[in-house]
Amino acid sequence: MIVGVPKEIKNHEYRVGLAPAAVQEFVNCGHEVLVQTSAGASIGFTDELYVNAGAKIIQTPEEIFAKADMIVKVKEPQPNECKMLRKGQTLYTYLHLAPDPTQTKLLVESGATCIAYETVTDSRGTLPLLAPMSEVAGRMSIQAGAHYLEKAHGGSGTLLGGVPGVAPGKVLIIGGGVVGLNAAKMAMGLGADVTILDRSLNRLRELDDIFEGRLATVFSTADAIDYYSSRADLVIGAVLVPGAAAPKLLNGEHIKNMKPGSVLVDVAIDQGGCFETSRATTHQDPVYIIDDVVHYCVANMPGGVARTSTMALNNATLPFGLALANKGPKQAMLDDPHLLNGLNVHNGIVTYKAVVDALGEKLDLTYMPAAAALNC
Ligand SMILES: NC(=O)C1=CN([C@@H]2O[C@H](COP(=O)(O)OP(=O)(O)OC[C@H]3O[C@@H](n4cnc5c(N)ncnc54)[C@H](O)[C@@H]3O)[C@@H](O)[C@H]2O)C=CC1
Ligand SMILES: CC(=O)C(=O)O
Ligand SMILES: [Mg+2]
Repeated sequence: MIVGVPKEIKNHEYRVGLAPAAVQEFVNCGHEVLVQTSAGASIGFTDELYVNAGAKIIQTPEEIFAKADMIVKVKEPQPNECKMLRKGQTLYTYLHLAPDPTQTKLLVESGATCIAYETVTDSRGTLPLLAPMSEVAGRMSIQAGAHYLEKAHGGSGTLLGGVPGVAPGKVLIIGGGVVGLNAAKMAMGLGADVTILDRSLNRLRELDDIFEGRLATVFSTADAIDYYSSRADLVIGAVLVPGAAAPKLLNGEHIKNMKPGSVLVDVAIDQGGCFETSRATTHQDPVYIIDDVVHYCVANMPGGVARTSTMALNNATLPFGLALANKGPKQAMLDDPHLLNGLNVHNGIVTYKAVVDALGEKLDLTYMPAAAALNC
C-alpha cells in the first residue's frame, strides 16, 4: 500500500502523522511511504531522517493525496484537504465530526473511508488513540491555567500552590477521565486545592484511590457545578461522551457568578466545548474574556508540545495503522471490532451514530452501522 503523510496545516500545528521511526515500521512491512517535505522539520524530524527511514519526500500535498491509498494525519482535514480525498482512499486521523457540520459534509461527499482516532476503542472500554493526547492536554491544561491566572495575562493574580500563610488556589476539574486525571496530577503537584466532578461513581472511587483521598471527588450534579464553579480560581472542562457533542455544563449565569479573573480551560472544545461561552481558539490567539473570566479553548493543545505529542500519538496509532496497511482497511476493521468503532464515514455513509444524532437535522445524512456499510 502507498501511505501518505502530508504536513499539518492547522494553526500552529507542528505534529506529524508518522515520525521517522513509525515510517520505518511501515517500510519494513513492504509499504511505500510518501512524506511531504518539511512535514516534521520544526520538531527535529528532518527530511533526511525520513529518507533514512525509507520514506520518499514529496513536494506538495496534492501529489500525496493523489498517490496515497491511505492518508495518515493528526488533525481533522481542513476543507482544501477534504476536497483532495477520494472514494477508495482511507483517511486515518482525528476527526471530531459531531460539532463540525462542514467537515462532515465534505467527508461524506469525498466518498473516502474515514477512521477517527478518537472513537477507536479497546477491551477495557477506553479510547486508546485519544488517551495519549488527553494525557498531554490534561497536563498542559494546568500549565495554561496557571499562566493565565497571572495578572499580566488577564487573571486574578492567584498562585495555584499558594505559599505558607496563604491558601492555595482552587481548581475544579469537570470530568475525571484521562484529561481529568492528568490535570489533577499536575494541579496536586503544584499544591493546589483540587476538586474533581464526574458522573461515574466507579471512576470517582478510582480517583480517590489513586490520590489516596488528597483531592475531593464529587458526583457531578447541577447543584455541585453551581457551588464549585462559583468558588473556583481555575475550571478545567474535561468531559466526554464518545463521538458526541460535549454537554454544556456551565452556562452564562455560571460564568457571571465566577470570581473576576478566574480562568476556564475547555479541553473538551474539540467536541464543541462543555461551557456555553466557549468557542474554539488557536495557539496564536488562545484566550478571550467574558464577564471577567478568561477563556482558554485551544482545540489542538498537544500541538503546543508537538515533539512529545507526535511520539506519544505514534505509540498508540502505529499498531492499528499497520493492521490497516497490512490487511487492507476493510479486512482490518472486520477482524477488529475496536478498530471498526473508529469508522465514522465510508463511501458517503455516516457509520457513527452519535454523529448522525448531532448533525442529522442540519445535514441530509445516511446512517448505517459500520460493518454493514463496509459492504457498500
Ligand atoms: N483540546 C485538545 O487539544 C484536546 C481535547 N481532548 C478532549 O478532552 C475531552 C476529554 O477526553 P478524555 O479525558 O480522554 O475522555 P475520557 O472518556 O477519558 O473522560 C471523560 C470523562 O467525562 C465524564 N463525564 C461525562 N459526562 C459528564 C458530566 N456530565 N459531568 C461530569 N463528568 C462527565 C466521563 O464519566 C469520563 O470519566 C474529549 O473531548 C477529548 O476529545 C483531548 C485531547 C486534546
Ligand atoms: C485530540 C485532539 O483533538 C488533539 O490532539 O488535537
Ligand atoms: Mg463574575
